[in-house]
Amino acid sequence: MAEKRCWDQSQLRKYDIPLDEIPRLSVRDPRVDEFIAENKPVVITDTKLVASAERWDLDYLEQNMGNGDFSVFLSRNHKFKYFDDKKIAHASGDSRLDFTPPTRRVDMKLPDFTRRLRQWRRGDERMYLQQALNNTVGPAIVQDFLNFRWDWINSKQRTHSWGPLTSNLLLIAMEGNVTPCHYDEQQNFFAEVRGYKRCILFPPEQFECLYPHPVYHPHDRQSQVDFERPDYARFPKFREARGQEAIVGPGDVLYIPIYWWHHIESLMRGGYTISVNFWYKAGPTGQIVYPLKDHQKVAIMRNVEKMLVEALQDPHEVGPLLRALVLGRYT
Ligand SMILES: O=C(O)C(=O)C[C@H](CCCc1ccccc1)C(=O)O
Ligand SMILES: [Zn+2]
Repeated sequence: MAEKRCWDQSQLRKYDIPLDEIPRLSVRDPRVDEFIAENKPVVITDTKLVASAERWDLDYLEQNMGNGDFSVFLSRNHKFKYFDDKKIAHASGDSRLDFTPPTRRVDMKLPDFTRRLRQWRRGDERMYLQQALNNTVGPAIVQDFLNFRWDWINSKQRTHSWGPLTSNLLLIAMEGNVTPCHYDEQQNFFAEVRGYKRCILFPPEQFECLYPHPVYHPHDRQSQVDFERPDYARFPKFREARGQEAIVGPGDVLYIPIYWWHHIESLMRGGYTISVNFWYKAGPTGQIVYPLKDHQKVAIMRNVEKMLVEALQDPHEVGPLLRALVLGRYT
């Protein structure tokens, strides 16, 4: 029986990228553990992982989130490209790399955020609340948090020998907000609480098609390619990128494997969205097995890049040195 879909294609932004579909499996399907074991994305349904948060809407959160400050990012457009502000100093040290932050971060109380959301008019800065859940939240939210299905997710963490849970990011996005393509160095169970998000994922080996910024750059781990206006002259291999897509809704949990690229957008005209992610450190590598996995090669490239920038001091010498090392010798 065809599922009654609560969204349609017109709510998705148009990109010139071939997309396959990420499988949707029930939590009771044994293949779920096979996907996680193989570091392959899968949408897991009926986990009840964040069922206790089903009643979270702006009113409930306003009343129960306590009086703590929340990090809210503001953008003049619909894109919220993450940057590491600790790396701006380094980049500005190299004056030739003038970095202009694409968003700004402000602290807001939750009632302020919900009020500005309700009063929002076209032309105003868009907002994206991104805050790690911590002990400043009110008792009702603590209760909802404690009622997450920790038995299920802890069993996944154990089965797959993941490292410790590092954080749960609470994400409240306006309809149409986009988090551009990037990868994280953590395993991620991405739980959708309210609204619909379109997730486009690419495997780690497509590093060559997605052209991440240099590791010393504030946009480390983020793709340089603007999906809406790809610069094929600078990024020719982007034409070979091939993504995997999932539209996640309330109750869905998307497994985003460590080092996998992901672009995430809240559907246009779909109302605000609420998500909670569960980031885990990678497990111990254990015995190195050859051939190396693609994500291990990305980790090696990151280490080589960091060592070279440190040794050469001038990032502009990295290219010439690597070309001298490789061209005609390792090509
Ligand atoms: O859960 C994930 O990994 C996501 O990318 C979810 C994404 C927002 C993440 C913002 C961010 C990106 C990089 C570093 C720190 C914070 C969304 O849902 O819009
Ligand atoms: Zn991410």
